[in-house]
Amino acid sequence: MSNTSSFKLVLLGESAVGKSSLVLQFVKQQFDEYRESTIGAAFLTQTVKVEDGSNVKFEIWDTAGQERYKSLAPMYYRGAQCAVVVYDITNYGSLEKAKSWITELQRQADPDIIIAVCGNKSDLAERRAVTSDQVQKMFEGEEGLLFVETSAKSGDGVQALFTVLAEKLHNSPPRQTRTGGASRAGARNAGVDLSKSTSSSGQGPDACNC
Ligand SMILES: Nc1nc2c(ncn2[C@@H]2O[C@H](COP(=O)(O)OP(=O)(O)OP(=O)(O)O)[C@@H](O)[C@H]2O)c(=O)[nH]1
Repeated sequence: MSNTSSFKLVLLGESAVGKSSLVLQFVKQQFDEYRESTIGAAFLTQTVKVEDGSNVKFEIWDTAGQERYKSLAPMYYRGAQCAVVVYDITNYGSLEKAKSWITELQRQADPDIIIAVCGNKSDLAERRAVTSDQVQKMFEGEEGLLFVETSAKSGDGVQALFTVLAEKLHNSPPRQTRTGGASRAGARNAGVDLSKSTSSSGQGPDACNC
């Protein structure tokens, strides 16, 4: 039987950058042109196999990007081992918002959190408003961030993003969390009590809109 480890992942970013769409593409390989904005946050899980044959289970909190939900975010990134901060390549303001989320994570989240900066909607290249030079400049001097571009619509880069994160998480050493939980198992179970959540792998991002 193959070994499975679970990791808490949080998605953050301005409203309408495509966070829920990325999750839908990752979990169900589907895309929906007319997605409703997330209320509060949605929870779902997905498992991927890493190179040595082990399973990495993502416990994903897809947060709502609308400003009125901003104060809820710490509840979702607390205890997270991994964050995907999303911007929309057709909207420069969404990159600035991504930068402010990263600053907040660096100050308030687990110090060892793995952060990916994800430029979504790469299929809309003709409307591109964010270049890789601008991204580089925005995050100059920041260490350890992963940079990717994805299209939740075509699927480009989506599985690759989560696979890279799974490998990184799987290979990261056990550590202390900011909240004091020792070891990877402790960190895994820190924060929200996931056993009380209603969704499971493959149920889709609307499974728990809480
Ligand atoms: N062309 C294109 N449209 C996308 C892509 N990803 C998302 N969209 C569209 O962008 C809109 C917003 O997507 P959502 O996934 O709801 O965005 P969100 O970031 O979860 O928004 P909030 O729930 O408000 O935080 C929807 O109409 C999607 O169909 C993409 O990669 N390409």
